[in-house]
Amino acid sequence: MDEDPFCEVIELYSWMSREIPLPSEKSAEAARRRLDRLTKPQGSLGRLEGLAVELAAATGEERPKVRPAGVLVMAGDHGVAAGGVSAYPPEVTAQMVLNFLRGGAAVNVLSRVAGAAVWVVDVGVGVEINPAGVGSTTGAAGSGAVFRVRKVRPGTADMTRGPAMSREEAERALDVGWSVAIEMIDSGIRLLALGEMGIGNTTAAAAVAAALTGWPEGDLVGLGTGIDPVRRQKKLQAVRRALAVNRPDPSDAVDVLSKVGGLEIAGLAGAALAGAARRVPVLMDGFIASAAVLAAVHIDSRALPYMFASHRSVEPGHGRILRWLGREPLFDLDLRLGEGTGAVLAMPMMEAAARILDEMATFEEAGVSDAEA
Ligand SMILES: O=C(O)c1ccc[n+]([C@@H]2O[C@H](COP(=O)([O-])O)[C@@H](O)[C@H]2O)c1
Ligand SMILES: Cc1cc2nc[nH]c2cc1C
Repeated sequence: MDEDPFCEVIELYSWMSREIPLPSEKSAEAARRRLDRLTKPQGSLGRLEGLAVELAAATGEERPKVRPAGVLVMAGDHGVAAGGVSAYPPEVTAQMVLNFLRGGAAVNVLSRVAGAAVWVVDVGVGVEINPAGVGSTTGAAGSGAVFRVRKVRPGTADMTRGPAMSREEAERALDVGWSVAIEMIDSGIRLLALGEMGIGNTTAAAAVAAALTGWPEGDLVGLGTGIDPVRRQKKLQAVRRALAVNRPDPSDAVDVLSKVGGLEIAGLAGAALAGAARRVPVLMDGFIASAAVLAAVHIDSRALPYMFASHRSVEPGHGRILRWLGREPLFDLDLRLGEGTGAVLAMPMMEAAARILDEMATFEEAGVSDAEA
């Protein structure tokens, strides 16, 4: 039978038909009331108390649980990297993925410290990755990582000459992030950290943030992996050219991601939406992961209350994005690594906020005298 030429099959991905609930004001209020009955002067745990209330609102639980925790590291390559915008060559992306699988990268070490599982996804690395010979990849603390190959395409095209990818490819990358995040959550993960690996991706993240917000490119282009001022000028020109050539539509975040984004950036946007849809708190890492969250909340602003900032990276655009999101970072350690390292470092603080609500005694229980009226 001939195919009907007028019957186009349009694939609908789960992230497109997502439902994101409102945060629970009831749980937030119950958490506030409980915090005020715990054995400490009112408000004395400072921002940890606000964090505990936000976790209660996000999870819908008066005593939220944020364990087990996992970090999702999405990896992809960038056509623009051929233009000399990074301090390192593009092959480092694939080499670092193998390092993640062997358990030798910073994110592996910090995840062992935090007791978090590492999940690595090849959503767009330029070459095929052969994990044979890297040993155990189970993801449990102490070993390497869980690995998923969900390559949408082997790296983006050079965005200074045309779109980084097609709209359909961006949608598929969003789907990869969404579905792996759902797999993590179905396996029990209750705190989802977002990390990435992709030589050239600070150029793409700067272009995405500039396109969505209209902020001057010069405020968003930093030194990435450690470029000199001459290379930074080249990088700035690359961002400006990419925006001029592609004219991404600021009211359409998928258009922005496809034209000047990256496969791992789109993937992380999908993962952020999945966390929100499942009421699992999402921990942002540095500049790139936060640019992905910026895109996610442009796709669906209901996701915002589920997004948590870990640290403020050295990249100048990061603080701007966090301010736009209304998210105060928990710390600033001058990190500029990515991989999810800052987000993983913040996990014990998230757990501390949650466990204060769960484990501290009340004045009544401990027989401690409360403040005088
Ligand atoms: O997270 C950050 O803020 C951050 C800042 C600078 C660099 N990075 C990492 O470095 C890579 C991108 O840097 P570049 O110079 O190649 O664009 C990529 O793999 C990121 O994970 C990450
Ligand atoms: C070695 C190296 C490790 C990284 N991890 C995240 N981005 C990175 C960039 C480089 C160059």
